[in-house]
Amino acid sequence: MTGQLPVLGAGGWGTALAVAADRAGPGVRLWARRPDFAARLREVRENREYLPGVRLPAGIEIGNDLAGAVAGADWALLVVPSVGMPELLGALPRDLGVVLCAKGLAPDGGQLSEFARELGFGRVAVLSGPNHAEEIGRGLPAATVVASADLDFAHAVQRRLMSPALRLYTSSDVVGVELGGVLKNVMALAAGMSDGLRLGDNAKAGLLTRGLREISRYLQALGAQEETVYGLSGLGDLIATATSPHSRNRAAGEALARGEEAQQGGKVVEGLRTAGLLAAWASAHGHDLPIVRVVAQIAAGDLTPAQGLAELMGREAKRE
Ligand SMILES: NC(=O)c1ccc[n+]([C@@H]2O[C@H](COP(=O)([O-])OP(=O)(O)OC[C@H]3O[C@@H](n4cnc5c(N)ncnc54)[C@H](O)[C@@H]3O)[C@@H](O)[C@H]2O)c1
Ligand SMILES: O=P(O)(O)OC[C@H](O)CO
Repeated sequence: MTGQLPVLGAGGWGTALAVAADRAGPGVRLWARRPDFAARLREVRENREYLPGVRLPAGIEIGNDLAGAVAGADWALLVVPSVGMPELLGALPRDLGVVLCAKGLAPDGGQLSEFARELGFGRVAVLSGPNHAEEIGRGLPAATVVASADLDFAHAVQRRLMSPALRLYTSSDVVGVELGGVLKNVMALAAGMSDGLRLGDNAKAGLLTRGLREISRYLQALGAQEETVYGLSGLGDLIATATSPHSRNRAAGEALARGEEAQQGGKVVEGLRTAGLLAAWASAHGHDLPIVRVVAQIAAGDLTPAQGLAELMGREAKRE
């Protein structure tokens, strides 16, 4: 890639990816939606709201002019929450390669990568894996996957972002990589609820194992490969998010179980939005996702976590 790499979105993940990209090579532009926020980032060289404690190296250009951020670039990392993705995509030139880094869904419950294609983007990739911004920002070692139907594009992303601290794998399984990250957020909410209800280690292990089976069945029904389900963006991310103190989704589930607000300050908790969209989309397309359905009902306030547990435990007897 010649020229600068635009990183569009300056939340925790966008900031961490900008720092990781700068570690891999010079030439990063970080775009923040709000002008005052961009100005503050430029001034203090730290994202105190979303990624405190990580210094933004002087080489990273920071601004809030979107057209300027992508001018001359071949492709960009899009790192706003899924709810902001349609607006951001709509404002970008269609010949720009887009790497979607959100773990969420389009407004209709479908894949964001499909949404981007329908808007006319020709080069679309997704990036997903067990990647907490707090650790990647600090340069702790991590691995992730970039998937695209256009493998040349995936390889270009891999080459640009690989560093001694971040290992990228490529894949052509966009469905598997994209939706693995989406579903794990819902499972992380469920795991957090299990923690919040103090159900113990057996319950959480059982929940995550059945959750992985639910992810596997659904993804493979949509055409994903089994190896992707058990790869970094599937099982890998499920492990990271369901056990980590950094996970917002897990923490939100725990808060819900304690009868507290699920939302963690101003930070996005994708699973809360995803659960309802996914449950509706899956059932409209004839798929039964029991854990997702129950989490969606809890997130909507239609069930308490204890009622959700009773519903899952009371399902009909079956073989594993
Ligand atoms: N935080 C992580 O460790 C991590 C890791 C991998 C993937 N992700 C995914 O990355 C995406 C972004 O998460 P994050 O952690 O950076 O979120 P965040 O809560 O840290 O920050 C969200 C950022 O998006 C901005 N924003 C909010 N609504 C917007 C909109 N409508 N349009 C444009 N910008 C908007 C906010 O101002 C803020 O800068 C999510 O889909 C998340 O699942 C996060
Ligand atoms: O903090 P979470 O739960 O939103 O998860 C962040 C990343 O997706 C982990 O890979």
